[in-house]
Amino acid sequence: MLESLSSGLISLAPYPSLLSYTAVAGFLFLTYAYFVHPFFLSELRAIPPAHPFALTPLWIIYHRYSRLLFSPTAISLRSQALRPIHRAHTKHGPIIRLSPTEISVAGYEAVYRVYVEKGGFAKPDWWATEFMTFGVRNLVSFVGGPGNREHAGRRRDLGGVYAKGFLVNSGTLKDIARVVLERTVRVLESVVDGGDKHGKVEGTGTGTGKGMMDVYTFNGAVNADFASAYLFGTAQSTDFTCEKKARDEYFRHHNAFLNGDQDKSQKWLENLALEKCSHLDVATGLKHATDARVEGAEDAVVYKQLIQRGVHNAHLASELLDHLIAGAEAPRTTLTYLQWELSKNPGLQSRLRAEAQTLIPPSSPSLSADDLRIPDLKALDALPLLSALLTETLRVYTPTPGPQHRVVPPEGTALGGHFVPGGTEVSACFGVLHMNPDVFPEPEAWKPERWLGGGVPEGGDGGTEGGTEEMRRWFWAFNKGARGCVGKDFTVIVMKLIVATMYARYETSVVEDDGMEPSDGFLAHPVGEKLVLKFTRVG
Ligand code: HEM
Repeated sequence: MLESLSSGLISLAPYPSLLSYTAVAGFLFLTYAYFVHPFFLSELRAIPPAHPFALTPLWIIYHRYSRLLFSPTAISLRSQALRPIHRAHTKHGPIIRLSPTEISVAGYEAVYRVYVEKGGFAKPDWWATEFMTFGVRNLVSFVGGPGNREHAGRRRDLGGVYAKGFLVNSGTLKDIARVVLERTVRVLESVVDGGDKHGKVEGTGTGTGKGMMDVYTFNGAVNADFASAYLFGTAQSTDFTCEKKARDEYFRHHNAFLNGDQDKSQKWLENLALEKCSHLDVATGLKHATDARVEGAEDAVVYKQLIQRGVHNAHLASELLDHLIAGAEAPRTTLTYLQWELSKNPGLQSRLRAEAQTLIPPSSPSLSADDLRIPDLKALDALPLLSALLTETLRVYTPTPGPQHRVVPPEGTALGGHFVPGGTEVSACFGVLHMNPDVFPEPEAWKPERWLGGGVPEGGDGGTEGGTEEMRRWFWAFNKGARGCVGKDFTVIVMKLIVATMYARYETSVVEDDGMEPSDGFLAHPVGEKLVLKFTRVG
């Protein structure tokens, strides 16, 4: 017995020393990785960490992914950690370390260098992972920086179709507005009357009661109709404003795709884009018609432009699909917050109504949706209060408020007074820039009047008009430079058309606004995904 015990101890003897070697090696590694390197050797060592744990990858991983622990299937587009990053900038200044290999900047010169100067820094692969469709890259998911010829080429391929001058002068957008706003007013009239007196309207979304409607859903529908008409032409456009079943199906897949469903919902959306392109290929004679009912492609502005430039098949469908999704998503959020603020502020609503009615006649029993007048787009775009309302909403409720990821070029760069080595991940949070109290006093307050007065710059800056030059420099809702939003002028005019038409004819008040706090997603939206307003006709 004793013999066997002693032989057992002898056979265990090497393990304690192996374990202690491993423990010592682990301790030394951790000391080096998380103490010696970040404090004494890292080229980023002079940049304050957002938190002591930001000297390790743990802090940012925790903030980005802890939500997944509680709802693993709900989201793959990670959390943005906007609030912790904002708090860290407030405490530690305009440049902070988020992890040993990632920094965040919030000073104007650094942000300008990252996104604008010499075409801005390259995008990391994250963009391709999240936004590629059909297995090919589109404008938003081309990674690479100023040297990325594919990206520059695609921007050139789009020609001037999204330029403000073309949008306000060509007449196509105005024709599309006639179709989409006629439907919009038809639905609103039926909501106000408490029933569908126009026959064709399938439903308005919530069915909560006379005059009541969920505007979050409705805004998505109207904006998708505008975008799809401009991309694919009115014959191939969606009619989500009126067709509730089709709208619900589309947005089920749209929302799932943006939550990271790159399987079933992505396929569904890809099929939708392919089907529309196929119809247009037949209509334009690129393919032989098998369906005698195929209609023309005269007003398919973006499709035709890209085809003329030799963008075909998956590349074409991927680009158009991305614009459709973008055209529905961010404006649905922006308009919902704008309508929410207006609904809580009847005085401001009256001032907007007076301004909008200089271009759009009010509603009256004798004035139906058929008598709709589409305002001159240049005059609409110049309405000062409307511009201020929209800009302030985009500032406070920035639809893409979190980190916009980039990579420092191989030679490294100077940011915020520090040398930052090549390969470091760098980002700014536009939602943090918009909360700078030196530029926007009481930054969290929604105060559209801050944009009234001041010069109106030629062509605007980043979609902004009014305000001081400093305010316009700090307005980043659409990003700026080579990777700035290509649909900026389109979406601003469309949103102005919708708001002016709505408030020239109706008054709104809040019925149900639970869950209006913005989500912490790449595309932030009200967490409740719903806002019920009551619409009343004005004389
Ligand atoms: C309220 C509405 C919108 C907001 C706030 C918005 C915001 C943005 C932002 C911040 C970016 C830059 C992302 C980055 O840093 O790379 C961007 C890029 C882009 N946006 Fe928008 N967007 C809006 C509407 C639209 C619409 C209607 C379209 C449809 C054409 C669109 C198409 C794009 C595209 C294609 C890009 C990529 C541009 C490039 O990398 O060259 N966006 N948008």
